[in-house]
Amino acid sequence: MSRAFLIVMDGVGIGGAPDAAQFFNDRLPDTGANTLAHVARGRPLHLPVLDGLGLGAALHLASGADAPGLGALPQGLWGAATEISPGKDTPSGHWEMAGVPVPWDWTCFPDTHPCLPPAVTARIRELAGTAGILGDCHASGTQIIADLGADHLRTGWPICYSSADSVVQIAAHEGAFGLDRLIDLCRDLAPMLHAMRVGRVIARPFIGEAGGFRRTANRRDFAIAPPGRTLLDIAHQAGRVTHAIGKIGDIFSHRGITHLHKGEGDAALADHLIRLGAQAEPGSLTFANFVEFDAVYGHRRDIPGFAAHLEWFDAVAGRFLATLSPGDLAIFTADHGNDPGWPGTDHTRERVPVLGHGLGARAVGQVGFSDIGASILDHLGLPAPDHGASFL
Ligand SMILES: O=P(O)(O)O[C@H]1O[C@H](CO)[C@@H](O)[C@H]1O
Ligand SMILES: [Mn+2]
Ligand SMILES: [Mn+2]
Repeated sequence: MSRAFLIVMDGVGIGGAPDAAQFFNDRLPDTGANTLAHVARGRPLHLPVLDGLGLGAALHLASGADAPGLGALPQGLWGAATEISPGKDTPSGHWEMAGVPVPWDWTCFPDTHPCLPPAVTARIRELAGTAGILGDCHASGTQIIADLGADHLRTGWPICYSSADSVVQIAAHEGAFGLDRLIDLCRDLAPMLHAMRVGRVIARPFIGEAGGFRRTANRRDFAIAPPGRTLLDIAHQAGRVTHAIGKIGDIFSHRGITHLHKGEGDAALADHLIRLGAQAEPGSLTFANFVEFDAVYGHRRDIPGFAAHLEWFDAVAGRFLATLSPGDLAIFTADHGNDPGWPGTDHTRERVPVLGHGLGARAVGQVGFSDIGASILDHLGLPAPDHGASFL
């Protein structure tokens, strides 16, 4: 029985979103944002596996852009996907590709100081047992711990911040504040925020001392549950084994997942993917998220780092594809853009690549995010989702 692998390169957009003008970074519209094209502007990219499937062709299709080093004749299934959900964040992108476009407008917080409603700050103070909170603004997570980490150690107050996404993030020192206490705080705060249609409460633990604070891998996301049947739900309910690699579990509120495979960083996740390429059960679905493009390079606006990570991932993709059997389908895609050449530190509204291995050379053109999940289910011989149409 054939297997399917859906692999998300988090934040690897290819420009061209028709509604980019409605999304913002530093109050500037995302019109013209193009993660892949702007990463390639730094230096030519060497991505023989992904470009061999059709990455350069997908970039051109999505946005009309060409990138130095890319543009081989596609040997795989290739196209570009456009999102309709009214959010450029991780849950919106993943849910929609899994067959559940977001049916509501997310609640986001204004880029003001304070940015959180008084009822939310009161609840955080109550749960944390502190007289106040720090931050209460939009921020980059690494910058705000550098700015407020020493105040946090002095006062014991949690550092609370948001972004252009529908998130409340709470940073606290693992030792001084306590990791379990931070995670309990975020878990207990989440129901109030979910009721307000805020997508996630994220615990952002850090360690170290003033001048050298560092975030750890103990981040935890408490996300609102997807409002419909996802690809994972459908496969799981049909009795198929589903493997979730990386933060897929958190993104889908741990629904429809047989086995969760986590690790510290993309290298550990790559080991899981390559092992599952060889070992995943007949008829199974493996859904993976590689977060470092986004968290380590995109949000930090690190173009050389992003380029190097793409090249590292391309080699991983080659090793992974070599483990697959005839009849397997692997699709590489992304959930949104995160253009490191763009102002601000937030995600960018972009189209994403759709690159498939296992069905030969095939142009699928412009598709919707939901068509990705519909195609995976079609390949697995499972019922169609409520949204999307198979492009197979
Ligand atoms: O700057 P850091 O803390 O990495 O936060 C980023 O990560 C959040 C969740 O992916 C985004 O909303 C953005 O704010
Ligand atoms: Mn993401
Ligand atoms: Mn992100």
